[in-house]
Amino acid sequence: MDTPKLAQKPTTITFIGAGNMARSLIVGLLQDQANVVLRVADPDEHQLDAIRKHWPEVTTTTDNLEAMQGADLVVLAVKPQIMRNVTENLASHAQLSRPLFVSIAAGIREEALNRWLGGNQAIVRCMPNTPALVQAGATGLYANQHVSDSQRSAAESLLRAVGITVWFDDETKLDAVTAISGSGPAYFFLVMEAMQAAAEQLGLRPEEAHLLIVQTALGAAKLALESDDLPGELRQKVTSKGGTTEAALNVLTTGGLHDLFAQALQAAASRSRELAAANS
Ligand SMILES: NC(=O)C1=CN([C@@H]2O[C@H](COP(=O)(O)OP(=O)(O)OC[C@H]3O[C@@H](n4cnc5c(N)ncnc54)[C@H](O)[C@@H]3O)[C@@H](O)[C@H]2O)C=CC1
Ligand SMILES: O=C(O)[C@@H]1CCC=N1
Repeated sequence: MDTPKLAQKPTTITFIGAGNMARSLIVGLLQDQANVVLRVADPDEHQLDAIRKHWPEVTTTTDNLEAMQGADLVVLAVKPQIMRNVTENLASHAQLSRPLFVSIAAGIREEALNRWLGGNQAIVRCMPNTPALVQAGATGLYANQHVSDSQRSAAESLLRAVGITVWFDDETKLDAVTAISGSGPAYFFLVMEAMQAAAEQLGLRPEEAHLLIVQTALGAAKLALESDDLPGELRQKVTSKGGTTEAALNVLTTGGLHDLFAQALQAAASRSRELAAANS
């Protein structure tokens, strides 16, 4: 006779803040059928109503400390400007219960979070992006020295529920991650907007242009992800000698596209460093 397996204790995850990013993580965890108990705290009842409506199994409260009682993992999902106030109010409880904190806030260093939480806290800092809303996110993560292997796995499972993850040993790399994948969806959306305007000038109806552009972006990303070829090789395969693609690419490269991207990403990374300095 088989010995019955002991059911593993579920991980209790508390979200501080019930906004867009928190909701995308909740969707991912529930779709993954992860062995978790979920709680959410937010002072805004409208935000909590949205959670109650879609996911009645998630416990909701306006009291951050109440939500944190007994939690294994606390996701800090509030805006960076209020993070200090929120974490300082959690500090006395954090010192007793010592959960893993996972911060998704842009531009707030682990050192500042740890100090505001009273010190010696296990903290994973990460930079997700908005495609997490459709479980196609990309997240860079960094763990401080207080994070155990099992806590690292718990943070990994949380973010893997909404996309791919890449760990970094050096926290300063998260400034580059912010510039590339954190802000990155906006660059692709800007290209889509520019293509939309150009397509309409060429005589396509808005809805026709939108469908063709969005599907082309999806197809290009899927091909780049699944093919053994690098993007440069895939580009060459589209580009016939003396053809239409070459005509377009000549305009973009002589217009300085590579240089513009280098400057843009430098500006984003440098802004990320400035925000971290201002929030320390
Ligand atoms: N939007 C983006 O592209 C990305 C955002 N992030 C980070 O994710 C974090 C959350 O962003 P969003 O979800 O977009 O913001 P959001 O504005 O949708 O959600 C923030 C939530 O915090 C709640 N809140 C306010 N005061 C609170 C308090 N004292 N205690 C608990 N909750 C409180 C608000 O009511 C709101 O529901 C930010 O720190 C942001 O930097 C990270 C990567 C990408
Ligand atoms: O624009 C910002 O500052 C945040 C960080 C990455 C995406 N949004």
